Amino acid sequence: MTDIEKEINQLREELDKHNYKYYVLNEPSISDFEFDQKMHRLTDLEKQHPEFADPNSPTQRVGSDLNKDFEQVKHVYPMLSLGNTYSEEEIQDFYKRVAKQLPDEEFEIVCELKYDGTAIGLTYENGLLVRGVTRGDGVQGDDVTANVKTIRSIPLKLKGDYPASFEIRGEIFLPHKGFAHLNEQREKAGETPFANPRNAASGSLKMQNSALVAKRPLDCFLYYMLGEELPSQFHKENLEKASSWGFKIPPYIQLCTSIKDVMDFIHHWDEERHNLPFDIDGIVLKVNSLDQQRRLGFTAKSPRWAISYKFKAEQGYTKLNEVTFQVGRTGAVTPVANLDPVFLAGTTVKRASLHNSDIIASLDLHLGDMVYVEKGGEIIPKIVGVDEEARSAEAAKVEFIKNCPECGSELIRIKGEAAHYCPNAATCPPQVKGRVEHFIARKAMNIDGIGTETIDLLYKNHMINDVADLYTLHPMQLMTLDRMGEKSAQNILDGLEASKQVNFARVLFALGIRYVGETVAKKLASAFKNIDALMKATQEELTEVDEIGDRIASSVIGYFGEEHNQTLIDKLQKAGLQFQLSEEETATHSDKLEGMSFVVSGSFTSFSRDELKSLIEKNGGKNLSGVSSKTSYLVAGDKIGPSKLAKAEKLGVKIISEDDFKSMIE
Ligand SMILES: NC(=O)c1ccc[n+]([C@@H]2O[C@H](COP(=O)([O-])OP(=O)(O)OC[C@H]3O[C@@H](n4cnc5c(N)ncnc54)[C@H](O)[C@@H]3O)[C@@H](O)[C@H]2O)c1
Ligand SMILES: [Zn+2]
Repeated sequence: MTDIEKEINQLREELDKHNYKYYVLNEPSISDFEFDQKMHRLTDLEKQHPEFADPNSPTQRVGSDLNKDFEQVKHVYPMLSLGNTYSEEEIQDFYKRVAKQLPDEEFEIVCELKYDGTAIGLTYENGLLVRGVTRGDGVQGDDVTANVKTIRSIPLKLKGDYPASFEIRGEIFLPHKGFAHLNEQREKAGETPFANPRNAASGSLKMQNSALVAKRPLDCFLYYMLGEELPSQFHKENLEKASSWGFKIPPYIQLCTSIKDVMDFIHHWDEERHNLPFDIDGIVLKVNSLDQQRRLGFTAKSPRWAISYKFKAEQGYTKLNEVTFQVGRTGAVTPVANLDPVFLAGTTVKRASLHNSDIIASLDLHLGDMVYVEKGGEIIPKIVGVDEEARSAEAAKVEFIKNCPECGSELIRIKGEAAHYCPNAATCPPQVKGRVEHFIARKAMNIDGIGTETIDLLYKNHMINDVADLYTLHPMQLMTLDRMGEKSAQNILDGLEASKQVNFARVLFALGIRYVGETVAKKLASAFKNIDALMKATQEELTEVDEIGDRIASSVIGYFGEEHNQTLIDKLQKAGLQFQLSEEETATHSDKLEGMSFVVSGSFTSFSRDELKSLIEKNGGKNLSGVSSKTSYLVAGDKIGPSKLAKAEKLGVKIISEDDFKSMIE
């Protein structure tokens, strides 16, 4: 493989991962700017090397928010992304391109704000809201109608002269005030606050319980209408009409007839955006005439008649006072910069994350430095630069600590990793408490009634030293704790009792083995079926499981190799937790595909790719990520990756269709 091909593959993989974190988990780990730069780089490379083109590349597809918990609906009109740029020059290029493609014609550009939330398509029949669907993968989206109906600014019934059938698209978002209130409540309840209003809005829209969605102060601006019988052939007029039927159409729209008007609009809002009661991340330009829009058409991913100009994250300039070190649940030590308060993008910033010692070294940080901070996708902003000229001669270099600030153990660094760890997993207080917090969390054992404060008290009073101790708690013991009444104590005990029914996969996740998240835990549970088999598994057996690489495998082996973990599992087993698949879980399993391995590529009509993969596992087969001589079958869907196809042909791997596959498991 050439270096170029390697870089392309790596970028594709990285971008796929970030899309998933952003759209499905609502937990981005890099800033939009960094994401967009990677996307830009990949687009350039693919342009220069058309031989590596792939219709599945993230440059060719809309980042997908599809979620298994919802029913999927095909869009009548594909729901695409927008081309974006951070450069004013490219906005001028866009304007010139449109002018060139519409020779001797006048055209108007509608400038709008780019609301930072999550896209929604609403279908109305005879004046009634019948469906609300997310963008999904652009072709089909998640049906979130029940949740959409709880948003007050979305009309359920229209008034006036609306067409019999049409779709209107817009952005569901959370205004600042609602966001602040929501996070306040979450923090009080001991839940993790949302990183930003966008994540909060898209997370809220994907909740399973509409009654809870109704409590989130979501709002919705509509920005585009589609249908066979629209009131006007101009985009802006359609929005004005929609407003008269009862839709919330934002007032920040301007018709522009010159590039100067467009630029003025951009400059105005680059300043003014800080006074808005909600987040925007840029400006959208759209050609006003629908006829011209049709003639300009679309690329695979976005319309040629629109573009977005994105604002760069705002930078703050302030003084670094101190660096403190926090120890997390896995023992990872995170350095945190304590700053002079600085106002940045709507909030006062006092702390910034420094991630690890490499970052401190690459910034060459000194105490008292004047630094530049920026907010990315995360709550905690980061230091992006240092003003070296402002440094005093006697300023001391920031040194990473050698010993754990909580227990004094000497820190270690695992080869190939950036983080420092405190190795004292067994008794380092934040690690012990952190593991209990993780264990009881909703997605893990889901034990009600215990919060961070209770864990603190239990630990301080020597009632728990590990998660298994939770199951030995007595009501009388609990009631000796501060502010713990009989009812709350009983509540905790009931929660613990109920957790004994939690399935094996979640128990595995709850153990908090490094790198074993929810998905990995599910894969391990269904591959090994019980804890004994998993504890005996070798590196090789582990990495044979789909999506389990060496890093995860070593972590699992390391975990079960520790004597105190073996004792812990033993205690938890005796307490009655589920350490094997239930009969019901095994009953849905067959061994029809025993000993066979599959690579799945492309898209399918009867199921999503994930569903297909899970069917393979349930029937005893194995999923592989790439085609190799070990692959038994390549299940080929629509738009299959050409490189996978070519490789399968070369190696003589059997290529089967969706229907062939179905008949194998019948
Ligand atoms: N940080 C990360 O890890 C990460 C990962 C994936 C995507 N992203 C960010 O998301 C962007 C891609 O997301 P995208 O494909 O949704 O594109 P986009 O957000 O850049 O633009 C398309 C979206 O803009 C929204 N929009 C808001 N106001 C609008 C208006 N007035 N008219 C039309 N549309 C409007 C719509 O929801 C539409 O779906 C990337 O550029 C990146 O910045 C970040
Ligand atoms: Zn420690």
